[in-house]
Amino acid sequence: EQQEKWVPRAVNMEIIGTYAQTELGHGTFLRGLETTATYDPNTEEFVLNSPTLTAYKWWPGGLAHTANHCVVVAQLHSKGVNHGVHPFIVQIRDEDTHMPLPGVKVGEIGPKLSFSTANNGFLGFDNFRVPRDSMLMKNAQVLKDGTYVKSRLSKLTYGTMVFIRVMIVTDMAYYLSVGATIAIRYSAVRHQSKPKENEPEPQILDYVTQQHKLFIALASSHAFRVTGQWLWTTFVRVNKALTSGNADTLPELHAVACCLKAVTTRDAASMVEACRMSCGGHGYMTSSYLPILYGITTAACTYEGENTVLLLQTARSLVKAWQKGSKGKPLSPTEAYLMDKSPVPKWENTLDGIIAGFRRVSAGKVQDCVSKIDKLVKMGTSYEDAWNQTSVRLVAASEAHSRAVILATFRAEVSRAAAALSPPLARVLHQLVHLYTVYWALERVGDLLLYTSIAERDVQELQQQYEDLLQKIRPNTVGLVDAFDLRDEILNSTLGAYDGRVYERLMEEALKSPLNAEPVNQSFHKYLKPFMQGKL
Ligand SMILES: CCCCCCCC/C=C\CCCCCC(=O)SCCNC(=O)CCNC(=O)[C@H](O)C(C)(C)COP(=O)(O)OP(=O)(O)OC[C@H]1O[C@@H](n2cnc3c(N)ncnc32)[C@H](O)[C@@H]1OP(=O)(O)O
Ligand SMILES: Cc1cc2nc3c(=O)[nH]c(=O)nc-3n(C[C@H](O)[C@H](O)[C@H](O)COP(=O)(O)OP(=O)(O)OC[C@H]3O[C@@H](n4cnc5c(N)ncnc54)[C@H](O)[C@@H]3O)c2cc1C
Repeated sequence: EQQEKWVPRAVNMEIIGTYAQTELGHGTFLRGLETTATYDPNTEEFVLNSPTLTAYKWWPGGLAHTANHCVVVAQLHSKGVNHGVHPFIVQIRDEDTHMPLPGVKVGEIGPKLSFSTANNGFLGFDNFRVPRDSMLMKNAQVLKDGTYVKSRLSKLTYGTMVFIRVMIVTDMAYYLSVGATIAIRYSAVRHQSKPKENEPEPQILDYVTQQHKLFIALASSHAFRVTGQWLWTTFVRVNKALTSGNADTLPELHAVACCLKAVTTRDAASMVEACRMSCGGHGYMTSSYLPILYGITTAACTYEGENTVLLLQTARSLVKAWQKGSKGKPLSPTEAYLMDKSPVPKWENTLDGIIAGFRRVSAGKVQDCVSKIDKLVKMGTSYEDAWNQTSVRLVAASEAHSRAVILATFRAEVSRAAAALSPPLARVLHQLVHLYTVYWALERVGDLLLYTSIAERDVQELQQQYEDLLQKIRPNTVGLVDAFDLRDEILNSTLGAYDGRVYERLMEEALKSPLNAEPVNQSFHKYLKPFMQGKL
């Protein structure tokens, strides 16, 4: 019924909405949100209030001057009892005049690192009344007399966030394809230095260090696209089960969505930054689009769940799985490897060997965390303090778990798809899987030395494998980014345009600057000249 009322109007854009959950005082700790929705059975309305400055909603995208409705997450009070945070759909502006409604204080939060078009806003309520059916009642309900009907699973309220986290993984694949396209195309056009006096300046793409900076971004885009597809399929399956009342698989989805969102956003932000830096000064130009792209990707490390907080959510699941598995109980498919108690096998420098190695690292780290927590608790430390003192290791265990999931998924999905591909295309995709896997083995070699039987000669061989792969991938690099098929209008980059006219585009963009409208800018007459004449 509520969906019939709101969804059609939202689809045809009569309703422009946003998700107003975060407040000035709380973004992570949702149970600490201060906005209140108090039920008045006499009028069958909720009264929304922002009791403090820190209760003001702060950050919601589009809230400042665009949205006329929003989903407000507030502490629901009825019959004198606080039932915790619940979502409400609330009109905040007049649909004709767009004026804020009486009792609503709304505005712009000010300049940010990037996302300048996101119109993030603040929102406060002063005894603002909304009808009872404003409470989104799919999970919990408040009856006309104020009786609260509990949801069968309180965490279903948090479902929106799981959905967005799942989507963000695929988003990161896209952003990395943009960064890789810009930086690799530029690296094919840019010539610099003279390593060989009797030869012309080479393309910077031929420097192996440049390949090391860029090819991982290209490979990660494919790894995250494939993992994002797997995660979406998992989300659809879990959501279908939830619809029929079965929430058994939700905890696993929450845990894997948290760590994949955290790891893919962190990797995307750092690899886009590497793309920017690999383009030298021109990568620092706004017209290259790389600084804007960095601003967009680094924001994702914060929004939809701050990365550390999410990695700790996954760690919470891994520790619980370890404790469950140690009692012989079955574990979820993504966490089942934690109970592999077989002896550490002889190391193999193969994809399967490396994937197995990362699973050993993750299981080893989780076991170390459980042991440390148990030891601290036995010494009289509270569980919460023991958790906090172990949290650096818990985050590392989560990251290792996430990497094992990505490596295994990337390899399995490309192997599955390869059968339907032409041999040359299959070969190139396998090279990207190989590069991605060996790159991370070398990045985390310390962990592999701690938890597997990898030896020095294996590491040397992996380094050589990696350098050989850079050489093999080089001839196909421009073709691989062209295959992302990103139009110039989408790339929006002087460095990444398909025609490679970098220098002409840089100059064309520069000449558009208002500061170039006249040869002597007014600042000379207002400031420089008086200063030079000692008059300032
Ligand atoms: C349509 C395409 C979209 C694509 C997106 C592209 C992006 C476009 C550009 C910009 C958009 C920007 C959007 C950004 C919007 C936002 O940022 S909205 C606000 C996001 N905010 C958060 O994510 C808040 C993060 N905090 C939390 O989730 C929770 O506070 C917490 C989980 C960290 C802690 O909550 P608490 O109640 O204290 O839980 P715990 O005690 O830790 O755990 C309790 C149990 O509940 C389970 N659980 C927690 N969360 C969930 C969940 N989401 N789903 C399922 N289960 C959950 C948790 O595992 C615990 O279970 P156990 O007790 O069994 O261990
Ligand atoms: C670009 C952008 C768009 C956004 N859009 C929206 C939106 O549309 N709607 C919306 O509701 N919100 C939105 N947000 C807000 C966003 O969801 C929050 O900023 C995010 O959830 C983090 O919360 P916080 O800012 O309170 O950070 P905090 O939680 O205060 O984090 C600060 C530090 O504290 C640490 N920390 C916090 N809790 C713990 C813990 N339990 N254990 C260990 N460390 C901890 C964090 O790791 C972090 O290092 C947006 C934010 C950004 C940047």
